[in-house]
Amino acid sequence: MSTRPLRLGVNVDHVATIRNARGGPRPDPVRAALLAIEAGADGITAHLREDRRHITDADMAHLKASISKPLNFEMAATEQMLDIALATAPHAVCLVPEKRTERTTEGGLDVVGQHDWLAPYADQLARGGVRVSLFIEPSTEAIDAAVSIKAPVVELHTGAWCHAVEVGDAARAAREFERVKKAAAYAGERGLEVHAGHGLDYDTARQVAALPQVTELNIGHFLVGEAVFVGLAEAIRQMRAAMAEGRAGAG
Ligand SMILES: CC(=O)[C@@H](O)[C@H](O)COP(=O)(O)O
Ligand SMILES: NCC(=O)COP(=O)(O)O
Repeated sequence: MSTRPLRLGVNVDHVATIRNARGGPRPDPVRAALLAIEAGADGITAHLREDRRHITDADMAHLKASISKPLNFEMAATEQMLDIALATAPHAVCLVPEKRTERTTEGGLDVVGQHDWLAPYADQLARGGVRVSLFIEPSTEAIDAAVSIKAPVVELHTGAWCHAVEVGDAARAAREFERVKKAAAYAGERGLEVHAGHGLDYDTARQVAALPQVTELNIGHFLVGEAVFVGLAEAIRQMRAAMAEGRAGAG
């Protein structure tokens, strides 16, 4: 398989998390998005959670109005979010599961159980000119359901793998990476555009970049954390270098 370019979407949620800790206007996620683009991001991702714990409706509107690169709007598949997304008209919507009490997105969408809700929902977004992505578990069942829902894109949830790496559980990390690898290959065979994200750092981004079917990584929490030490532009530069290294070994 020829190596396709690998895009980096920078998620600015956690710039808003820091802002909201004080309730004022700083730091501004739109400023972070503009800086991220200048530093080499191919797109900006933001998750408008139902509880608005970080990104707000106004942030989404400002992002859409201000950035020159594609906006990937992450959201739960609710009636309210559908209205906001259609009014915002982002490049893409990534449908994600949400639980009010979770600290972060814990798993992939239940694309099998919610198939009959998600299929017409995705269709409304597509008819509104939005590219639909489904944030799913790296499993064949989820990929088959995504095909049946007619979503052109899936984003494979890398959180379980990254967590295993983070806590040093090498056996679990190897198993989880194998799931991601098999899912990427299967999704590619089924004609889906394959993205990956959640919990990625330089090392895991380098590793997942070697999967030739994966064409976009969405990364936020780690980059915002690294920005404290080296600045956001430098963290993005280092991330791009890690991705390029991994991609060079793709095949
Ligand atoms: C869906 C996803 O993986 C990202 O949106 C990530 O969840 C960052 O946002 P949270 O930290 O709010 O989960
Ligand atoms: N969809 C994943 C994403 O946007 C970023 O996740 P994280 O890097 O903040 O864990």
